[in-house]
Amino acid sequence: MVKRYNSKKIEQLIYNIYKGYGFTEEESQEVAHMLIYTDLIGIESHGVQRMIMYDDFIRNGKIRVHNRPEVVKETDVSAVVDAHFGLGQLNGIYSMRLAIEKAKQHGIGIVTTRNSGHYGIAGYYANMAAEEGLIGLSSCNSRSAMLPTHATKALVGTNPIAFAMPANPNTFIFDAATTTVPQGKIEVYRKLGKDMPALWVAKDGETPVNSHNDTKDLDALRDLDSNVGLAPLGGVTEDTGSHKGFGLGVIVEVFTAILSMGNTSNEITPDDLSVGPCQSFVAIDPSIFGDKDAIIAKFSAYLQAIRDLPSVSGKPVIVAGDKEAAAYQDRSANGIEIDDKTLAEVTGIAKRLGIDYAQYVD
Ligand SMILES: NC(=O)c1ccc[n+]([C@@H]2O[C@H](COP(=O)([O-])OP(=O)(O)OC[C@H]3O[C@@H](n4cnc5c(N)ncnc54)[C@H](O)[C@@H]3O)[C@@H](O)[C@H]2O)c1
Ligand SMILES: O=C(O)C[C@H](O)C(=O)O
Repeated sequence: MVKRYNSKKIEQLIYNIYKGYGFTEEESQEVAHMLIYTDLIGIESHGVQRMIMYDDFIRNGKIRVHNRPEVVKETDVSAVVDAHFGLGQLNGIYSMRLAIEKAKQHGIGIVTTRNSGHYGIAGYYANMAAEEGLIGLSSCNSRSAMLPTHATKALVGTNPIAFAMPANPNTFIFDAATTTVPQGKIEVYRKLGKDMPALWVAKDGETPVNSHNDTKDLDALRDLDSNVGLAPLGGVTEDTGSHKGFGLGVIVEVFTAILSMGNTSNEITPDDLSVGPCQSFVAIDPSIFGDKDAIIAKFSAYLQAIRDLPSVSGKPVIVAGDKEAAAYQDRSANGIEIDDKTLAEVTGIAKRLGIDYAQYVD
């Protein structure tokens, strides 16, 4: 069952939990803001729902509460950051701030970060640049989950690509996994007991796994030696374009793991504490190309022309970022959606940390 909860109260609860782990007040505020923003824009797979995963990582030492990111190589327009297995969200905020600073001074900044932790939604970091009037890009790799075209075993992560650019009335934010869905969405479907569309998960290359009751098959997603994996964007066969999502996923590895000389997706196993995901952060000042306001006005007019297209289904034609802007308005006013299993996980963490959680979830 899914219920709505006051986002401000849940944000306070998250803040208390991260303070309880040992993060500073400022860090706890940043993480709480990042996670609640994810739920406010309607991405239930990667906000509060993921707190149990971070809790496991913090408890088993995969995320190291007291480690901080360090710049290990730098030019005017680029940097390599070693995150030393600190919290992914804090590393992401740090690295994007660095990219933004470089873009403001030199027109462009690109930062690649190794030995990080899972950083949640890529779009949060891309949007940080857009909020400063810049174009932002962010991607990350993750544990292997994607079946390369014709392969029976997964060896590429769900590797999202996020792009944000200021526009009116909404910032254009495209943020998507390079698999048909991310693992987090499957976790949500399993929590809700919902069957999935047939082409999200496959075993032996092409056999669909779509029932939430196929527990063994879905659990095998976490096992690199299994023959179960996620379809790349484009589906599981070359005919439908699987090679395109596969190619995009490998490009993400270049900007994240290869340039930073960190771990590629095939090396990231949840149980190995000495490996971590890699991320990339790009900020570009449109002014290096011309009049920034005119560029944004031209882009906004183009997006509006797309929205104005007639639709066959009766559903409005929208552009990336519109759905999230609408969700933000709705959830800020009416509360974020949390399923009962996730709520139990979060209140369980709070209880263990000695936090009086009842006042936040009434
Ligand atoms: N940290 C990690 O390792 C990791 C890995 C994979 C995914 N993720 C995150 O998971 C989140 C969810 O990913 P997803 O693949 O489920 O994304 P999604 O399918 O929810 O959305 C993808 C994008 O499509 C746009 N969109 C949605 N409907 C549209 C429509 N009708 N017309 C035009 N545009 C539309 C959205 O605005 C969004 O930008 C992302 O934020 C991603 O960064 C994280
Ligand atoms: O779950 C992961 O390891 C990566 C990502 O968050 C996903 O949902 O696919």
